[in-house]
Amino acid sequence: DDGQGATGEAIIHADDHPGNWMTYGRTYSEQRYSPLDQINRSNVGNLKLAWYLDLDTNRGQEGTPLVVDGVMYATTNWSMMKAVDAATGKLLWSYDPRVPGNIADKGCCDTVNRGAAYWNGKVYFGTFDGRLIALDAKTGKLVWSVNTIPPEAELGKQRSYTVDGAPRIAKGRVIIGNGGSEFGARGFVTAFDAETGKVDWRFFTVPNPKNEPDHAASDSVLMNKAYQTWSPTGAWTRQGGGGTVWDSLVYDPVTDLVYLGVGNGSPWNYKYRSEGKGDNLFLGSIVALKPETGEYVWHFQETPMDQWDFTSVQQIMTLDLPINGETRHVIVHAPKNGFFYIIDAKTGEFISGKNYVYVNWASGLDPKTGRPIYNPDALYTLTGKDWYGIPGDLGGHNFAAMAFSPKTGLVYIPAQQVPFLYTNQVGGFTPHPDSWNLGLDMNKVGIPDSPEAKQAFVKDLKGYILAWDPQKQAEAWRVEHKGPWNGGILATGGDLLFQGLATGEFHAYDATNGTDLFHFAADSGIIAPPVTYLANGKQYVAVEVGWGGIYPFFLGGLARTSGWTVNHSRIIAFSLDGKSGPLPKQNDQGFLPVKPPAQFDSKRTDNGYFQFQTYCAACHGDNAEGGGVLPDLRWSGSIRHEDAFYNVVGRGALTAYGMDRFDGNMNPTEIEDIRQFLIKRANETYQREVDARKNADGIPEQLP
Ligand SMILES: O=C(O)c1cc(C(=O)O)c2c(n1)C(=O)C(=O)c1cc(C(=O)O)[nH]c1-2
Ligand SMILES: [Ca+2]
Repeated sequence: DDGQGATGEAIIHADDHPGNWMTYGRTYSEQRYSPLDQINRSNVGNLKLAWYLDLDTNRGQEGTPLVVDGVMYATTNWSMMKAVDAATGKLLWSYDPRVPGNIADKGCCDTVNRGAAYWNGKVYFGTFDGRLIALDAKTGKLVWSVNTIPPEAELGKQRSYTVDGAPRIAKGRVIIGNGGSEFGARGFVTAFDAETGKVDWRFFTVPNPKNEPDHAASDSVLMNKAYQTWSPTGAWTRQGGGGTVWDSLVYDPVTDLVYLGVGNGSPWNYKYRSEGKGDNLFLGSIVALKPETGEYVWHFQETPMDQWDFTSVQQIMTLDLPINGETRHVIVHAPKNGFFYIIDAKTGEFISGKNYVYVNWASGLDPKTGRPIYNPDALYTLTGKDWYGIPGDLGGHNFAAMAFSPKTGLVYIPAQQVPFLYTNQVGGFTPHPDSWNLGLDMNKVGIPDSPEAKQAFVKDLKGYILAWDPQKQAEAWRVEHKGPWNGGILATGGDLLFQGLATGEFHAYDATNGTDLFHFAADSGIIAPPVTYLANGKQYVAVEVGWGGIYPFFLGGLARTSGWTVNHSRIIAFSLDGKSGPLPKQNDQGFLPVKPPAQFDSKRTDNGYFQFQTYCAACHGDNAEGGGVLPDLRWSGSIRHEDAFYNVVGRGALTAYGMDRFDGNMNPTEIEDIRQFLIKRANETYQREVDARKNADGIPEQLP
């Protein structure tokens, strides 16, 4: 017995059951390539909507649905799970773990969920409040539920832990990480017994602040190798250091290793975090572990001295690649930092690396070690000067999955360019509870604040499919999109690529050259990756629809340049003989501008701006311009009266909807300052927004 069990064997031999999609990336290699070819280049133009299912939450939908024997298991925003007849879209059962609404602001990036795992008749998924849940796949009944956040561990003062990534299963162990490094967190992953939910092992990705054992699988490597790469007295010892494994963690049956994609530093500011000293292992690294014990095997650090939110959590894909005449089993990786890495999957040896997007923080990688050759100006925490970085904190590629086609030999990356202005927090590091704690100046938070600089910033925004040749380490071709933050990519045996876009369109492209072969108006922005499967022998392509995630939250009004949609979240599925026609017409106006109160106290608006940028901007948009997912506060009824506003912001009248109370963070005067600032912003922008509604795309001509 190799410990795989029937489900493990079925995933390893996924191509023997091409009608299923049994694990997050379809196979353990996470190539997101399906051999199905009923739908192909010659007939995809006839693709039609087969069914759709409206979701009960209109926020970002990032899930990869699983399909096992004709049943689809989809997770949605707010960590809910739906089982659906994959042929008809009929809801079979749904499960709501009732995540408390006030948890939303404990995570940086929308209450998203990226998917489930399937094993031995059970489905597993994480919840935003930190649980891992196992359900009976047939009935949706709870089998077990555990808190993944160990109450006894050294986790950093803020203890901001959220789970939104998809669990993976290796040899009967369900493995899950978490997010939180923007607030204050110490990253770790835990392996649970799939049958019982009992903890099997745990691995911390950054050292214990006192260099003491955690009684975890990571103890010896952290104490012998990692601790020496941090300053003993930096802010990390209080904040947690970061390194959250919030997206990719993969089991590779070829090497029999589990790979962790490790996230950014906490706080971001390297000078504050580690006194500007050391590489800070295992931030920005891939770490390989043994699946049975969690024992460390190797690591490769892509971003030493992280200070840019350059996570290495992006999708870890394995493939067999001819290199210098020899086929090697490698990891290919396109992390946020903008370099495409090829790493030996067994040993972690760096084989090659090349920037896959424009980068200005490093001139290249050392050809022997793979270590970045830094642009000294990019080390802004050491220079003390602002840095306009490309990629910025959202990366050249984020959570949206890439795909590989063995037929073309190309990797298809949902690539993007989103700059970020890094500005040091002055006067030392001051953390706040329930707020981003980056060690950066929150008055700026990444977007330049002069109109000219903002216009330049908007011109710098890009989104495209990058077809990348990993053998040549070079671009083959690209398909330009309207802007950044488009969905993940699926490649198929029909020589097709499928991708949903921020514009609300769903497309099929020719995998050999990018020719656009099919598009469908899905009405709402798409950020999730499509899947394909068979039901009753017929091929379907399905995707979750729903605009959200960090981009529209954080960029706010500027995110509209990717496409302006109103969020009607759904699952949509296509087939060649689909009969569901176009989607029903719904409100496509969104949050309409409402004439604001004329008066505000201009002595209070500067402090209101500071409080807003510290506590509100990350969800309600930079400088109070909403990104279309959550209420645009400029037009909110609650800004019309001091008490009404305090009831929501101070006392938590809307906690059930995800709006936490902030009376523990701000006093009533500070909260009222925010209201004054919002009224000011509403007056400044009202006419511009009214006029914009008359434009075809609804976007103001002069955005900032
Ligand atoms: O450092 C972290 O712990 C952490 C967590 C998450 C998350 O859990 O979603 C994101 C990020 N960082 C992040 O840097 C990021 O760009 C991001 C985008 C998204 C998203 O779902 O839209 N999540 C996250
Ligand atoms: Ca992060």
